[in-house]
Amino acid sequence: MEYVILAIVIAAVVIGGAAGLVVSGKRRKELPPAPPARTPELREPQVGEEAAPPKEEPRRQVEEVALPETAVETVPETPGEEGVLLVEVPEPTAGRLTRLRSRLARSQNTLGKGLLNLLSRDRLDEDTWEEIEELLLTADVGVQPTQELVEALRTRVKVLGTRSPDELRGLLREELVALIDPTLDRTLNTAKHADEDPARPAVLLVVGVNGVGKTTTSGKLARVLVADGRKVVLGAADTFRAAAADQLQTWGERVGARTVRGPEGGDPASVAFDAVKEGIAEGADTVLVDTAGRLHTKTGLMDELGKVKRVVEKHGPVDEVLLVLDATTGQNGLVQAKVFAEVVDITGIVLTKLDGTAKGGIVISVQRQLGVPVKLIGLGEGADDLAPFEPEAFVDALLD
Ligand SMILES: Nc1nc2c(ncn2[C@@H]2O[C@H](COP(=O)(O)OP(=O)(O)OP(=O)(O)O)[C@@H](O)[C@H]2O)c(=O)[nH]1
Repeated sequence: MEYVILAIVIAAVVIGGAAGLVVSGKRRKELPPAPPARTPELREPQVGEEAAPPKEEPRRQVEEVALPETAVETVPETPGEEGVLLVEVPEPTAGRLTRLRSRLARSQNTLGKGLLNLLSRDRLDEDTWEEIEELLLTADVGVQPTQELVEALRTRVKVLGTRSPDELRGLLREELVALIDPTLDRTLNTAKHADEDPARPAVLLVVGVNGVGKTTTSGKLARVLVADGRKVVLGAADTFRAAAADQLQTWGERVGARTVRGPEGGDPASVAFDAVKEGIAEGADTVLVDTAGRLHTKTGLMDELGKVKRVVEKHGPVDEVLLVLDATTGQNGLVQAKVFAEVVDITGIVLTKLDGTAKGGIVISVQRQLGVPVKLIGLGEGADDLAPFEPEAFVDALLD
């Protein structure tokens, strides 16, 4: 009897196993083929590595890795001309502000529209004038220019009597343009000193605190100059942060401008000097020097920037010292700007990130406080989002 029970149990196990094999075989057929099994590589931990065993992570095939955006924009090598890498042709600078006008209009809408709305009220009483004042102050126009503007508007509105929307718009446009001062010389001195022997490129120093957009601006400016037919050499004098030099070099490579750089932590003044030397040797039109703006102490800054300028001037005078300011930092930015202006003679201001703030009035206050014109404005992170500053086009965008 025991033998009979044992035989039944064995038979049941055999039948069950066979059935299971058939089912799993079917299931396997329905699934996509399994990836080849990967055995984790056994290796000794190296110095500096965590003691934990390496984690098994899915690795991407090379075809799955997205290439950086720049690679898409770069003109490919010409077939048949191996080793010749063509570079990008940046957009011409003429009319850039008009192209970027919608960005300005979007970000500065509250100021322009707000002013027009308030001025169109039936009765312009004290409260309304106060609201106008507040609006201007909120947009960082600054106390003194705000008072001047309100005064001018009050007088002209009174003389005007009844006001049509077109008249108001025209009046406001005139007053805002006057406040920004269209008579200031906003020319960027970038032309080679061809009369000297040897001909010497124009030298531009780009200064400002970290993160305001100095390196980006230097790169964009190189594109502006190349688009205008200039031969450019870049100097990566921000030796404090190696990534800044890499970033600058990438900008340069995209438009075919050579970047002179030094060792990380090296002397910024010597990099700047070498960049100008290279510029002279290459017959470049313009040398753009990106500096580090560590604002630890005024003395430290003065030592570093002052030295860069002095050393570069062994080749000849610097043509422009451009102070880059982040428009989104408002009054704080102005305080920093003043420190820089005390250290080096600023010849022009580049106001970046105007696309990201409604405080466009900073254009007016920064010019007033430093007595230096805004020459360029940054309106986005795109390669061609830097435009020469034009007061009329700027005000038109405010009032759009
Ligand atoms: N939206 C916007 N972003 C900008 C503009 N200009 C620069 N940026 C961004 O600001 C950030 C800082 O720019 P950087 O050029 O690295 O700043 P930096 O002053 O050189 O900083 P350090 O190299 O650390 O000294 C980057 O993410 C830029 O893309 C602009 O006009 N608009």
